[in-house]
Amino acid sequence: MAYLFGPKLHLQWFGMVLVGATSSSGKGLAPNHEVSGLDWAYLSKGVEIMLIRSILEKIVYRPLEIDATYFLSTLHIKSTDADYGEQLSSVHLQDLIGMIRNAEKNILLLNQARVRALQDLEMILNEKQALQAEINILEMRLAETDARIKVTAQEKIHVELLEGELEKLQSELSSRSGTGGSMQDVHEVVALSNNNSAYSLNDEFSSLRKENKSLKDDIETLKVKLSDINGTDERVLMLEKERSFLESALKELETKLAVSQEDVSKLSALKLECKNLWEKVEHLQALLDKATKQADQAISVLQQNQELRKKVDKLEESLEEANVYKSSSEKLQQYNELMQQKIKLLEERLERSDEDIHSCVQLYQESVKEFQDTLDNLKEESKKRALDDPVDDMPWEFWSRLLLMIDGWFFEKKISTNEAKLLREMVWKRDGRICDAYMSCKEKNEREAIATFLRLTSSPTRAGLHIIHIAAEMAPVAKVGGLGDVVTGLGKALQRKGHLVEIVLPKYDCMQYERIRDLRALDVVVESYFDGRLFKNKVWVGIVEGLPVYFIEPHHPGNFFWRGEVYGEHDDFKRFSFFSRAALELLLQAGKKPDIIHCHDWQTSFVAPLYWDLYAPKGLNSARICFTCHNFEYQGSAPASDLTSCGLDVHQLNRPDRMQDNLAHDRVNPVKGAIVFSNIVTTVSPTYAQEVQTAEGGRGLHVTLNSHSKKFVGILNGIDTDAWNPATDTLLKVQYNANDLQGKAENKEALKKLLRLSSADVKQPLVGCITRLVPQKGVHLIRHAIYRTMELGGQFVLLGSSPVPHIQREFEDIANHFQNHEHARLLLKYDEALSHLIYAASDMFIIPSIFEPCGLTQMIAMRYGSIPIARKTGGLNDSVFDIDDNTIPTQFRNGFTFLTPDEQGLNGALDRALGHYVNSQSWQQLVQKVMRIDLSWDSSALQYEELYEKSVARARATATRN
Ligand SMILES: Nc1ncnc2c1ncn2[C@@H]1O[C@H](COP(=O)(O)OP(=O)(O)O)[C@@H](O)[C@H]1O
Repeated sequence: MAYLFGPKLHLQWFGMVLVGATSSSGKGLAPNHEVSGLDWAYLSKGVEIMLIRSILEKIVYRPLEIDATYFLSTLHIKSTDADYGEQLSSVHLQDLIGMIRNAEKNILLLNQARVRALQDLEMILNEKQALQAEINILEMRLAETDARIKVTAQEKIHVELLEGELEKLQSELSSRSGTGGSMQDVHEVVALSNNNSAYSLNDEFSSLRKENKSLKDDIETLKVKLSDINGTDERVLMLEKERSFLESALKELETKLAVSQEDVSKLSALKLECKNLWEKVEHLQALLDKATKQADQAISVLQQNQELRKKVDKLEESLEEANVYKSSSEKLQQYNELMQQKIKLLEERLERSDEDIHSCVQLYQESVKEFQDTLDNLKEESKKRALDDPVDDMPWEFWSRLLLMIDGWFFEKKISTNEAKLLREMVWKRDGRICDAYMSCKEKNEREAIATFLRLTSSPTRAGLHIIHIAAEMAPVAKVGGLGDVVTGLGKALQRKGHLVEIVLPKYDCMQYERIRDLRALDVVVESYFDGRLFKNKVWVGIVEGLPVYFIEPHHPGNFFWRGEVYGEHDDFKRFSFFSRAALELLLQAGKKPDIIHCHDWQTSFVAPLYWDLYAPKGLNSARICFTCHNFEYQGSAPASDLTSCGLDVHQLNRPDRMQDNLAHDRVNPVKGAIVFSNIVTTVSPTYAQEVQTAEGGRGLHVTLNSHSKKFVGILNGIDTDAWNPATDTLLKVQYNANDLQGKAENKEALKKLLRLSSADVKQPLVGCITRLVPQKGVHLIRHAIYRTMELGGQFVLLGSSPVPHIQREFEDIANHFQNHEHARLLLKYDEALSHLIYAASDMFIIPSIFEPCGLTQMIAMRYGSIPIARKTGGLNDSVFDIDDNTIPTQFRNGFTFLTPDEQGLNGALDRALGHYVNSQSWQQLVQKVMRIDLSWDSSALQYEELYEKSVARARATATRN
């Protein structure tokens, strides 16, 4: 029966646990032991219980033991010497790491066990259903047979009656004996026919009886089975209970794991702090000992002094007595003189000891003061450290170089004594801001560098800004494209610079909830206006990548963010204008006073007009508005009347100098609205900022951008170098870095194997491409690149998907064509994990965009040592510089570029790249060089910071003037 097969398939796996779990009693089963059907039900249950026990023993009790050790060791560290504390800390660290590994393994085991238990459960239920159906059929047949038995019984009675009658007739006939041979014949015929029908009925009757009996037997067997199944029901119930118990244990473990991970990172910082504190405590102890000794001395001198005073008193008494006898005796006079001398001597000693006491007391007081000062300093230092952690991960050579640089500027009279002093102090403290300043000045000349450094001295204790991003995307929880990466990357970089950064997002149903930490709903409802009435919004909070995030869940019948998609819905204008207003309402009702509200793309561009028209007058008036357009192709324009829903005044706003679309006057353009109503407008690269101010690139907004050009600037995005780091990337087969490229080759091999590409030639170049397949990305050039690469002897891997049906179809055809090809593979899907492996495995990366606001893929590719082949447009033009371009300083050259967006243009770059690849030594040097380029958010974040600060300063200056 099917029931037996499922559990038997797991026997091998369970068997392993069985052996471990039962070996102590000597009754262990070999992994492949065959179990009969009936035994199995009991056996598998026993196995499951043992399995659960063994897992729980491993995962639930072990961490508790370790926690106790940790607790003891922490106590010990506090009460014994520093070395011992350090030793225990490192033991504890190892314990924690071991514990985390154990917990992770156990979680995996638990999940596997849970999945299997669920599969068994499902199979049992199916079997139960099938059996129930069989029982039903048999019961029906039983009822039928019963009915037939009844009919047969009636027929039998009828036959008996007939037999009775026959007997009667026979006796009548015999009584009429001799009445003629013909009657006798008739009688025999009738008797014969009656006998025949009786026999046949009897046969049928007995066969029915047999059938009836066998059916009854069947029913009995089925009943037994049913009772088995009832037993199984109980087992199912028990299993479900165990499952829920396991789930709660798993949850508990997961929270413990998270806490442990935090502990591990805190521990190393704590260890260092603990060591410093011990040194200071020792110093304090020495001071205290010294002070105590001095106090003891002072007390003993005081006692001596008191004794002396008593002696003096006695002598004075004797002197008085002697004076009485002075006149009477010469001897007494001499004695008196002697006594006088003694008194003088004693008084001198008394004076000296008074001085001693005084100096001892003074010393004691000084020691106490020194002790107090050190204690205060310590407190102050620890307070400061809590606010402004020093940068610990830079080598000492870095700080020394900085000190020498500052000294150089001072000696050359480029900075004043005081400025040099302040900068040196920052270096001593390993202040993060001076480190950031240095990083941002790498590319600058000395004059600019000095100016950047001096800005630090003019506001050495400046407080950070309060910045709130309102956005439709945030990586990794709700990422569609580059916008999500920017919100997280910029947010994290600004947070590192000491600013308070918060994010407001819609609460989508399709978010990666497992990447949000501590998600919880607040016990509050924020009501916001839409379409003439108020709607409630549930507010959730959680932490994403270390950033605090507010998630808004509207209670609107339109289920705005419950669509399984972030964008692409027919009512996007409604959905996001609703969200923009609800986000501002949240800030108002939470009483927040941000310095900057930063909104992104058309979806949250409504924030700018809503802020100045409705929310600044309501009291949310501390902020400057920054708007970043990540792609001017998407402007969200809509019929003007749609604007009224979110409460904006369409008559005021549908004007050429405000929100009216430049190309259709009956429509409003949210991006234009944000350009007009924001204090700072940015886009994602300097070249793209120039392009969109031209008629060709501006998509109707170049006029507006030109008239607001003073507040418009292009800042090149960075990438999250923690998330994109080949040295730590766990999604790779092998991690690697610029100094050790062996891992890169191993990832290439692994990808080829995974995609069934030929591995015959290790020197064959692999070209990668990861992209949304939309016209902007130059899809016809991507298609051409696939064929051209193979013509030139290379291999090609494409990972991409398209929201445009005809492009998706076209690429599906190409994918099918190459599905078994040994040199090309097309994967038409979104796959974050696979993207990491492709970046690592590829030698070159192609980005032939028609236009590209910034582009992240070329930067990620460089970080993974894949050389970009890119069209010179937008952000690609600001980040990829041709190897063969002599107008560019050699140190900046990092890839292959082309200008004309056609096949010849692309060939020019692709052919050169494959040509260079042949020289493996110079190619390796190029790979190492691009991997070392700083692509982090640090310098871009610094530019945003400067923009924010200038804008805030201007606002404050205006406010004080008024
Ligand atoms: N099919 C895909 N699978 C996985 N990641 C993808 C895919 N397509 C694009 N990406 C990722 O999306 C981001 C694209 O950012 P960007 O280059 O700015 O282009 P976009 O115009 O799509 O924002 C990169 O992080 C890239 O790795």
